[in-house]
Amino acid sequence: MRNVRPIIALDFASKEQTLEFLSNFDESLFVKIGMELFYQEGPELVREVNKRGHDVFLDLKLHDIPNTVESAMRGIAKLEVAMVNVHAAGGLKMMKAAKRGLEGSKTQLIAVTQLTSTSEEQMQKEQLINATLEDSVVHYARLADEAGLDGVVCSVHEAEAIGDACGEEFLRVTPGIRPAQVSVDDQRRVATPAQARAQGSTHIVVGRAITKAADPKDSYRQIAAEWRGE
Ligand SMILES: O=C(O)c1cc(=O)[nH]c(=O)n1[C@@H]1O[C@H](COP(=O)(O)O)[C@@H](O)[C@H]1O
Repeated sequence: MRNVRPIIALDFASKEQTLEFLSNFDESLFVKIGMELFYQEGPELVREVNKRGHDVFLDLKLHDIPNTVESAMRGIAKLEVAMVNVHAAGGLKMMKAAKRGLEGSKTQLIAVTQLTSTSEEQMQKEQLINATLEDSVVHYARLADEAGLDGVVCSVHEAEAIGDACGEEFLRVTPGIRPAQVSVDDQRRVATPAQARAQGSTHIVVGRAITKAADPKDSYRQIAAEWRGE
C-alpha cells in the first residue's frame, strides 16, 4: 500500500541538528534514522523522535551471520520503530532469522537489494554478478518475499518488475529521489517523485533534496505534493 508521506532521511551528525530540523514541522512525519545519526546518538534519539509523534524507519542495514542478526533484531524490536532493514545479500537464512528476532513486534522488515548508488557495470565488475541489475534486484526481492519479509529497498526503475514478481502488497521503498531541478551526486539510479508514483513505488525516501534545501519545509511540501500526484 502506497504511503502518502515521503520518508525524510535524517542524515545529520547530531541530536541538536536533528531536533532543530524537526522543529520546522508541525505535523507527524515519517523519518529515517540511519547509520550516521544512530552511531552518534544511539537508541535514545530513536525514542525521542518516536515520543514526538514521528514514525521511524531505522535504517541500519544489518548484514551478519543469522544468529547475530536475530539477537540484534530482538533489541531493535523493543524500540517499536515502524520499519527496519537488512541486506538481502546476507541470504535467506539471515533474513528469516531477522524476522524471528522481530516476532511479537509491529515493526515492518525490508531488505536492501542493490544500493541505488550502484550501477549495473559496477555490480557486474565488483560483485561478479553475471546478470542485469534488474534481474539481480528482482532475484533479491523474491528471496526476501520467500523469507517472509514485508518488502525491499530498490530504485524506482525496478519497482514495477518487483510488483509483478512479488505482488502489489510487497513494499517497494525507493531512495535516489531527486526533484527534476536537483543535480545528481553519489546516487546512480535516480528518479523524480512523479516517476516513483508512476512506476509503483510504495514509499519514497528523500534526504538531501529536503535537508539541504534553503527552505526544507517548502521542499518537503513540493515533493510530497508531486508524490501524491497533486
Ligand atoms: O536503505 C536505504 O535507506 C538506502 C538504500 C539505498 O539503496 N540507497 C539509499 O540512498 N539509501 C538511503 O536513502 C537516503 C538517500 O539520501 P539522499 O540521496 O540524500 O536523498 C540515504 O540515507 C541512504 O542511506
